[in-house]
Amino acid sequence: MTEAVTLKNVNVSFDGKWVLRNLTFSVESGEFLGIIGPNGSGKTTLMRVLLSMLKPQEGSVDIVNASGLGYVPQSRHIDPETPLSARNFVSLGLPHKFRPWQTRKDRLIVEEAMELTNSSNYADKPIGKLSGGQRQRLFLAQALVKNPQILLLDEPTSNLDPGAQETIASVVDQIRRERGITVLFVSHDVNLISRYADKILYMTQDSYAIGAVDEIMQSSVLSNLYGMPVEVVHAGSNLLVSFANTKETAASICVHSAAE
Ligand SMILES: Nc1ncnc2c1ncn2[C@@H]1O[C@H](COP(=O)(O)OP(=O)(O)OP(=O)(O)O)[C@@H](O)[C@H]1O
Repeated sequence: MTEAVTLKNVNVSFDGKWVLRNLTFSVESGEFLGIIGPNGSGKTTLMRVLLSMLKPQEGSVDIVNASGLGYVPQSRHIDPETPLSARNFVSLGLPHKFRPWQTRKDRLIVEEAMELTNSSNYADKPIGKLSGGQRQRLFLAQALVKNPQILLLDEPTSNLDPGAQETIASVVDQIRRERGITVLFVSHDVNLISRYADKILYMTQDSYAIGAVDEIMQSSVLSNLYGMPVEVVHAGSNLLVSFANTKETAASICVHSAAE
């Protein structure tokens, strides 16, 4: 296995406050890395570093074939009156952008990406009239037309219902297996991530841990990361994470996903 992404001692601070502190990890080619952590723990900052949108103050970032990065952002607001068709929206991801004189090959690439993401049946619909889940599949298709070797996804399932979340994650995993691409997938849903990820990078404001799902999703590891007692409970096939020292016990139990 070769390493597709390697970070060594990456440090990023904003206004004197460290957001990424001595972050060191690598992702092997073809691997699925799930990235989870509370709000403000630096997940999007890490994505921006990987996309070369942000230069760390210290440390090194090595990406094999950086031109082969594909990126799927968090769901964004799209004006309901946007007339652009789903197909043309996906075409915007082509390396030379959408042009009226697209070649037959371009059109085939777009059709293939839409088939892979199960979005062909609304290819001619205006993007403004589509649901959040339908749009997220188009963002994924738009990233795929670049034929990425590494796919970065920043909470691509936020605001989607559990069924739509599962669809996005399983399509990503299927494409990874078929094309052998490397996936870095940010999500707040540890159960969703656990079903697909080879490894988890769990980030908190002060620390991080990386390893296999079973190694990371342990009470001792999360307690260490959060600096307070945290209990990881197995409930059937799901994990529940309970922050023991909060005042309201019921509210402290955080179910990361609905049942499968
Ligand atoms: N350009 C910036 N200038 C100043 N502070 C920033 C900037 N970008 C991010 N931050 C701060 O860095 C911290 C990490 O932000 P980041 O968006 O990476 O977190 P996150 O883990 O993606 O959070 P969320 O789960 O809410 O999306 C936050 O405290 C944020 O306010």
